[in-house]
Amino acid sequence: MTDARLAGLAARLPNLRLLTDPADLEHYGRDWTRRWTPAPLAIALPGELAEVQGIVRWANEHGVALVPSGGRTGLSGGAVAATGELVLSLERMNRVLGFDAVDRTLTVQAGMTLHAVHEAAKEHALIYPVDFAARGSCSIGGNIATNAGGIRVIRYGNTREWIAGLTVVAGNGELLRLNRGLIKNSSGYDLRQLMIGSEGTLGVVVEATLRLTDPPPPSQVMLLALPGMDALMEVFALFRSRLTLQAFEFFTDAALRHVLAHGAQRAIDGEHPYYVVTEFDADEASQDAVLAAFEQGVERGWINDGVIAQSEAQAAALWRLREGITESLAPHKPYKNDISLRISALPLFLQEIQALLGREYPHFDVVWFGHIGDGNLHINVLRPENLSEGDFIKQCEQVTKLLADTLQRHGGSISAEHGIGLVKRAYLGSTRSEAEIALMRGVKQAFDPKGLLNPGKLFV
Ligand SMILES: O=C(O)CC[C@@H](O)C(=O)O
Ligand SMILES: [Zn+2]
Repeated sequence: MTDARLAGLAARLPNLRLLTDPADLEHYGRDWTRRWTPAPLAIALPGELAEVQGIVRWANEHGVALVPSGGRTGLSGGAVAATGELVLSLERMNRVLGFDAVDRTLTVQAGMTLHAVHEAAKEHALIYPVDFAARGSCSIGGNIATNAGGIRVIRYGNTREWIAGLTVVAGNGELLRLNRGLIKNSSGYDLRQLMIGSEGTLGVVVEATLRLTDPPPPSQVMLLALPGMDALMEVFALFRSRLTLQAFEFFTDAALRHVLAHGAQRAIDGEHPYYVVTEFDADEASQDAVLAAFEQGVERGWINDGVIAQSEAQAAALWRLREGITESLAPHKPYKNDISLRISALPLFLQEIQALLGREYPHFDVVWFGHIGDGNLHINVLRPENLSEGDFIKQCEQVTKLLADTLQRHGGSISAEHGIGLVKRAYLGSTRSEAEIALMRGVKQAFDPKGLLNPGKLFV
């Protein structure tokens, strides 16, 4: 260890695991964007809260920037360390700290994977309902840092709804225990909620108290094939009015092509422009309701075809068609958009945006999918092989400016659930006013006076 500052840190925290091997710097310095070349100073893997505090205090003394790090499955560069930062990985802090049957809360360390949280809740016959495809690798701390959404938001809301308390080390090394599991707490600013979605720029989340709930009733999973985008909104309204939806997700035939090429099985014959995977509460009434909704959709020309899963394995196969998309696109290093609109604003917005993207990306493979029931679209643009990565990103950024303007006119957001990070910081002003951004900077200054926590993320 040649860096004197690091030697000082190691001497101060003798049990702290510190990594400086090039392979480790590479591994911990990047997230799923893979756009930036990792170049962290070192990786710190604390095993306990006191070590996290010690690291943050040391960083303040030496002016070292820190990148709080979870599973690094983020898609906005929020956990990238490319300019000599110390990566503060919560990976080793991955234990359950307690379960309270009366409060129905689970207290965990931030490094637990979402999957491990699900399993821990299951042991008490309860669920932690936030869920998405990266569950096996993403950490609960990262979910909190981005206010992660996913495939059940339509039923359960975002991560924000499920956090009863947070233990955080602020940028100045201060330990904050926020909200302490209370349901009601009308005692001033809710700093817990401020921390959720702050992308590691205000504090390092070390522990979280999660609300749990009863498992949903048995459900059914259905795949629908649709003739077009207009039909998508109609079918959503139709199904929502007849069934209790747990999920309503869409993807295009382009997405299906990639996911099939990646090993998934086709479930509906023929080619159709759009598909929906929906999951809904299943009881006797829902059997009739779903058939009636389906028939009405077919009669009106909104639905081409459909299939209902008859077993858990079939349900999983249908979900794979939707959940496998990101992985199937990854080899193309797509340029990702994660946009949000009020559902009522979607039909007009979609018309405009389809025309815009058709005009601006005439030769690119553009893959649409996402959480249409939440007004959240993921538009992935794939890089043509003959275009360099730099030129490709430059072209996409030009289009993103136009997309951001359109979003602004329709009152939408440039990031629905992935966060701003490095990727979208140039467009923050299309979603947040100057006054809001000035206040956000003031908040950052209050929590992290020296600007050491995830500098360069969120703000330009
Ligand atoms: O890859 C993407 O653009 C979206 C990833 C994730 O948010 C999803 O909904 O599958
Ligand atoms: Zn998503």
